[in-house]
Amino acid sequence: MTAHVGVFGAGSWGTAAAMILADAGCRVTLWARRPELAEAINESGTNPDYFPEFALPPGITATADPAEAAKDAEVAFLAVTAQTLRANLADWAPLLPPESVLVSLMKGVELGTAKLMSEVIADVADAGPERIAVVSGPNLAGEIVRRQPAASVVACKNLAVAERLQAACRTPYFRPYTNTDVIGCELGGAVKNVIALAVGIADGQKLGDNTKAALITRGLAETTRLGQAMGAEALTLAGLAGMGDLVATCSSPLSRNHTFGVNLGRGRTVPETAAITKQTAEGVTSCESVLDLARRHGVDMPITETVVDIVHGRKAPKEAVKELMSRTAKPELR
Ligand SMILES: NC(=O)C1=CN([C@@H]2O[C@H](COP(=O)(O)OP(=O)(O)OC[C@H]3O[C@@H](n4cnc5c(N)ncnc54)[C@H](O)[C@@H]3O)[C@@H](O)[C@H]2O)C=CC1
Ligand SMILES: O=C(CO)COP(=O)(O)O
Repeated sequence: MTAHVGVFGAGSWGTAAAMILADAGCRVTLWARRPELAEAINESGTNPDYFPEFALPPGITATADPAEAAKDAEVAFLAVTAQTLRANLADWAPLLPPESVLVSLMKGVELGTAKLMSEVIADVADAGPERIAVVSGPNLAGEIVRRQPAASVVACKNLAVAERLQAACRTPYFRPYTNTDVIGCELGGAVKNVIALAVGIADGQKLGDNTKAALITRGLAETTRLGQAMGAEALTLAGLAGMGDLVATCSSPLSRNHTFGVNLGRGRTVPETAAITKQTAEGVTSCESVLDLARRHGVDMPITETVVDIVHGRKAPKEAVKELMSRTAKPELR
């Protein structure tokens, strides 16, 4: 496939995704918000702000002009931060060809509306489900740019479109599977960031691997409850976009959500941690919208609720652990 693909967002994941797509044979135009970054990418053949030590493959051209990235793009990969998608896409959508497919790489839920990124895309770009897709899975950008083997999920309600995208981003080190369960894939990606914060908070208190395993497993249980209430398949959440991403994010020192949580667990506040880490940790913002979503669907998500309370300074990490442990006894499966 030698499609023209526009990648919108030249941060960590946008850059790594551009690399995958170019390695898979696509012609890629990478949109960067700052003209000086687009220029530096074109001049140096690297992304000096995010991955200065990795040469980008030929086939990637950077631009700060969204019209250039959108021109004749069969596919647009969207890789900005979740809360900025709506405003950005309102500018980009009119520039894209009417038949182009819009792919979300983001793992967040919109504040206020509690909408998933695919729903924001549907709202703003007025696109039908056959034009909206999601790529989600255990894909830490820092490993992808090293071309370390990874698997992922390409989800679209239209299987033929998912298969076309699968072919567009398949490389010897990146193995995408198809799925038609868009909601399940997106939810897996968004909620695992919240659970990774919880695991980080526990790790910051040196609570041990039993605690970590409990949080990951019960985190998956609450993600699955919400997913099923929203019409997702439980098996999607047991797959790469659910369990797979949870394992990677909750155990990797490369995870920004996990690292953010470690800092909170050590007693730092959110502003203190944000000042140190200076990186996007989607779970910090999206935990509140995930909880909002859970309440709208009448689903109990105790770990998410606890993370929201800690992030908003309403609960200290130590007290939160005690509270989680003293919840009423329950059957494991329900
Ligand atoms: N980094 C990773 O390993 C992965 C990240 N993701 C998801 O990808 C999304 C993007 O994250 P990263 O690239 O990692 O973050 P990043 O912090 O590395 O980059 C964020 C990008 O968004 C842009 N941006 C921020 N605010 C903006 C605004 N108001 N208007 C336009 N552009 C804006 C930045 O300029 C930058 O290009 C997140 O939802 C994240 O959860 C998903 C899989 C892997
Ligand atoms: O989504 C990711 C890996 O799949 C990246 O996780 P962080 O945003 O926590 O770094």
